[in-house]
Amino acid sequence: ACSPAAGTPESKQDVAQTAVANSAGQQWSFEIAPDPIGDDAIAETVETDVVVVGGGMSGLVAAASCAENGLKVTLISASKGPVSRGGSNNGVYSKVMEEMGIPRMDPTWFYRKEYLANGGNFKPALWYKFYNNSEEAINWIIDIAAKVGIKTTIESGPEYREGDPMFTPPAAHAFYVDDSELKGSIGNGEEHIATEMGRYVAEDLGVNVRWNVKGEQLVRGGVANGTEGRVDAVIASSADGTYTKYVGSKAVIMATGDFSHDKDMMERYCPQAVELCDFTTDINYDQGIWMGGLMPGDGHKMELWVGGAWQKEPNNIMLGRPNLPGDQPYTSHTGLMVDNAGRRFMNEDALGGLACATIMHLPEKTAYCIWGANRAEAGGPWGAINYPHGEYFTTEEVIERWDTDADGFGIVKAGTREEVIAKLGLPAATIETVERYNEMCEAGVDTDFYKTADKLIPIGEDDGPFYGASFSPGFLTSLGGLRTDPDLRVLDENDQPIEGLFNAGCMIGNFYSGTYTFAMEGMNYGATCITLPYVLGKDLAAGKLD
Ligand SMILES: Cc1cc2nc3c(=O)[nH]c(=O)nc-3n(C[C@H](O)[C@H](O)[C@H](O)COP(=O)(O)OP(=O)(O)OC[C@H]3O[C@@H](n4cnc5c(N)ncnc54)[C@H](O)[C@@H]3O)c2cc1C
Repeated sequence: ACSPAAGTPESKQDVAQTAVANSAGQQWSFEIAPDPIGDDAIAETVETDVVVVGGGMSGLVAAASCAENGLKVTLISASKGPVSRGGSNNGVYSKVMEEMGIPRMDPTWFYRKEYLANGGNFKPALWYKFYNNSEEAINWIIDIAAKVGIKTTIESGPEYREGDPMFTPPAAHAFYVDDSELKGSIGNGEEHIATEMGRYVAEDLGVNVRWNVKGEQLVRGGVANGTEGRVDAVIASSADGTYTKYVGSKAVIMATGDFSHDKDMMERYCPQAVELCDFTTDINYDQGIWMGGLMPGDGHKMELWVGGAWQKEPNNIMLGRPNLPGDQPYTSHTGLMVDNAGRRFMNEDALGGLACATIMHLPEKTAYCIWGANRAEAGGPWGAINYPHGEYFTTEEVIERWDTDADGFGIVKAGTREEVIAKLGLPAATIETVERYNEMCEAGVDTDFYKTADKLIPIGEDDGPFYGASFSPGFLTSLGGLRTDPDLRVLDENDQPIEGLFNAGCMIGNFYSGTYTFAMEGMNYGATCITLPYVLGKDLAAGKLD
């Protein structure tokens, strides 16, 4: 690996500019194409209409949609089997939402608000393609699941009121098998559907699925790492070291996940999150639920080597943290938070991903939360993380969970506020911040950060017992990559499509920028992994993209 390579004046200049093309000016090691794998090294050639590279949800959906619509498909993946994480899949409307009486997501107000959140740095046509096809796509996968007994529900949301800029419409579809999963773990059920999709494509649809096969180089214009003409194959290595050329005469669909396990790529495109990732561990192509870096960006690199251009806008990062028991799903801790000097630093009433981004600016990237038992009663209703929509914790359950976690699971508990402050390792003067906060709660106006009035719950000396916890952001994934048009074609530096080459999943470029807001829970799985590859398969089969 390298940092910005040789450090020549030329390289500095290039690095300072936005990612320019794959040209002689490349300065990062990941931009430099390796020696092409020659035809003499190829042991086998497999011919199909479509080759899908990557066996996460986006690759599986792309393969299924192409095959259902009559195309001959091969799927190769470096993983040993289907890969999945989390479990929230956004669908703007579905048969499950209808059954649960949940309204269709409003595309006008809501999407305009999200447009503002992205600062306009994305391609709205990708979003509206998602909106307009989401219901069909999510119903399609709900039916695939239902045939083998996998059930679908809608997750609980953060309960912001409609009209609040943080409002999150309930639309995160969660798959589960056993009803016992409904209390506390439905949001982690992606494995159910990923495993079934792996079985479905191979057994029911006859997709040629090859696990433990790693894509190495794309073939463009008949040559590995060529930079002219059509992409029609990928050369991949097997565990025994042999190379196979997988020809996709209609399309090569790249679905290799993110690039957060490549330090150079993170420094180049997500510098704000580098310190949250661990680059010392080996690359794990089977990585499941884990915070700290996932895939090494193989697909992005292969696309750069054949002349693809990186998106112009900053890459989006998905940040999160384990919710404190009883706090709203996907939100920050909405009570009092202070920095390591005991100072308040933000309006705590924010979506979790956004609060994490703010906390990244603190000296230790850690916030400290302080609250009293009175918050259980005054702070509700408590939408429950990983519970179905409409289910709430009772006041007693909230306190029970705080107490359980105070028993060695990260929460501290004490009879006085001063003891909690000491247990959190904060300066004793933090009590002054607590008192000032109480005064503003009393007045009903937060004149420091203007937090929503109903979140101003005092921490008076009689409001105990008292609790405290630290809150540090965790890194989930990088999003985006090579420029991508609304038909998922990868673009070159002149914004022209590279014929035959498509993106799926979190490597789709131009879909987001900045920080993942979580205002559309499960947006990535719902949009880039399910809806858009589902449409791509149909469009390829219909000949719309020839
Ligand atoms: C803890 C956690 C929870 C999350 N929860 C959610 C959630 O609830 N909802 C949501 O929308 N998102 C969630 N995410 C983000 C989630 O990881 C992505 O949305 C999702 O994984 C993207 O799917 P994908 O198919 O694009 O990539 P991946 O799931 O990463 O799949 C990539 C596939 O490509 C394979 N591959 C990689 N390189 C090669 C190569 N060279 N050749 C062949 N195959 C290769 C990999 O082995 C893997 O099979 C979560 C992330 C984390 C870390």
